Amino acid sequence: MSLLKAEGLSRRFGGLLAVDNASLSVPEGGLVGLIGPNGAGKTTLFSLLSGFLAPSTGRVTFDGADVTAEAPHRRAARGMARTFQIVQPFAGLSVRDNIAVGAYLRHAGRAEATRLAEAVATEVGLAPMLNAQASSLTVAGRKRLELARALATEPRLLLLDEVLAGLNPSEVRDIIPVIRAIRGRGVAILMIEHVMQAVMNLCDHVHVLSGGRMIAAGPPREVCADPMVIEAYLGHGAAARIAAGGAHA
Ligand SMILES: Nc1ncnc2c1ncn2[C@@H]1O[C@H](COP(=O)(O)OP(=O)(O)OP(=O)(O)O)[C@@H](O)[C@H]1O
Repeated sequence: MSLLKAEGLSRRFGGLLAVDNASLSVPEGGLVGLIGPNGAGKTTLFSLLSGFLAPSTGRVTFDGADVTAEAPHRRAARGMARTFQIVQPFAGLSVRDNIAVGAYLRHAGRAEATRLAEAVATEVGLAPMLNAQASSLTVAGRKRLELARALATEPRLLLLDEVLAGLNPSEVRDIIPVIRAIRGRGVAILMIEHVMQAVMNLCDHVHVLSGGRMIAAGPPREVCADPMVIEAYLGHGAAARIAAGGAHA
């Protein structure tokens, strides 16, 4: 059964239909990618899935329950956690306390929340930084902290919004096994990602959004060879130019 299911989601901002009748599903324990050109509606779709925005039409179900009208904190309590593209840690707090904020969702006591925060820090490779102020972290460190804060809520589903953006190739290589290990212990993941190396390496299945609409879905290699997807990224006629071997595609 699907852990997360979105059916016919749309969201209008004034005259702009940012998400247009989009559907997708994430199976229990699956790792699914959501790709698409800039402005395609990916982050808006994430906000509809996680409850930060209400859809104009459509339905979201999580573990069989209709959560379309539920607030983000109620979805988090069910086991849905989301990271944000623009990372905003509590700059004046330590890494440990930043992660513990997520842990308080299920653990009222400070000692228990701190213990969980430390375990999560180890999982994402932040253990040596536990006492550091969040503001002192590098971009790569902040991305790991964002991941850790979401993981500390002990989710069944993680929605990752470009956790690899802004990282250099070696930082990307270092974090891919971390994401794979999270999935390996049964956490389902839906990830928005522009870094195709990561999508190819990690995802079982990929959905492609363009102009608010789902234009393709399937295994990563098939999707990336799909002429509709190539055109969405590179413009009209690109697929034909590439097929003809044109060097100027
Ligand atoms: N709150 C808002 N009010 C009005 N328009 C919005 C709002 N949020 C997003 N949009 C518009 O909706 C469209 C989709 O934006 P969105 O951020 O979801 O795309 P995206 O695929 O995540 O892009 P990127 O890859 O660049 O992050 C864009 O045209 C954007 O300008």
